[in-house]
Amino acid sequence: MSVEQKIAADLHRIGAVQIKTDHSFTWTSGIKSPIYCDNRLTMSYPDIREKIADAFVTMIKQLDEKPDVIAGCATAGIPHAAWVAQKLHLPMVYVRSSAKAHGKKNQIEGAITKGQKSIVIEDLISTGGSSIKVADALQQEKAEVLGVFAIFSYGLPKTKTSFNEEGYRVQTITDFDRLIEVLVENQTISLKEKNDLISWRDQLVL
Ligand SMILES: O=P(O)(O)OC[C@H]1O[C@H](OP(=O)(O)OP(=O)(O)O)[C@H](O)[C@@H]1O
Ligand SMILES: O=C(O)c1cc(=O)[nH]c(=O)[nH]1
Repeated sequence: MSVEQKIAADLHRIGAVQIKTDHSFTWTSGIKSPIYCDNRLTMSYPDIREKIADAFVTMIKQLDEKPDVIAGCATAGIPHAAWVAQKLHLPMVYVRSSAKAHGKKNQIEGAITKGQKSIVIEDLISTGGSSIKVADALQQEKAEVLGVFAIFSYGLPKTKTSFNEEGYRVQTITDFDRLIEVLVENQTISLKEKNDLISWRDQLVL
């Protein structure tokens, strides 16, 4: 089994994936969805979070350039960024979706300096809006973004284009298509439900 299949199977095994045929999940983007994948649950499973951190480290080591800092997307990307930063013995920051209205009014927490090369770590990409915002915030501080790495992506038609348009490399450990295969193999969904879910994903207009 490949890492992408293993992590998709792990997500299913720990009950991170829920399906509601009435499309009653609301995503952060406002999209009404028949599926929700709660990757936050992975932090409660040391073996799985370690596998995820190792997969991120492998992806980072395959880059031509080495990062100076690991940046977690608040909130669900933060613990994974911390484990990756620890494995690589690198500094870490985390980036809020917007600046705080009180205190130091920071959007980026931790130390980041001009010219540092960063990797953005996110738990999940739907539209990509949240992680692109984080990458933009880092660039505003004149930090370079080497890549946006996430555990999972839905592979929505427009998402890849959004990252390309912004000039951000994006890569995930696993994705919706792998997960759907796992759900069929485990007889959680039928072939018809698989086809319905894929058609739903493919026709989503952002
Ligand atoms: O690609 P997008 O369309 O932006 O959606 C993905 C984002 O949505 C979820 O976060 P949520 O807003 O639920 O907040 P949380 O991380 O604080 O739980 C998830 O953790 C991603 O950050
Ligand atoms: O788009 C989202 O908000 C979203 C989708 C999903 O499956 N899981 C999640 O945590 N957020």
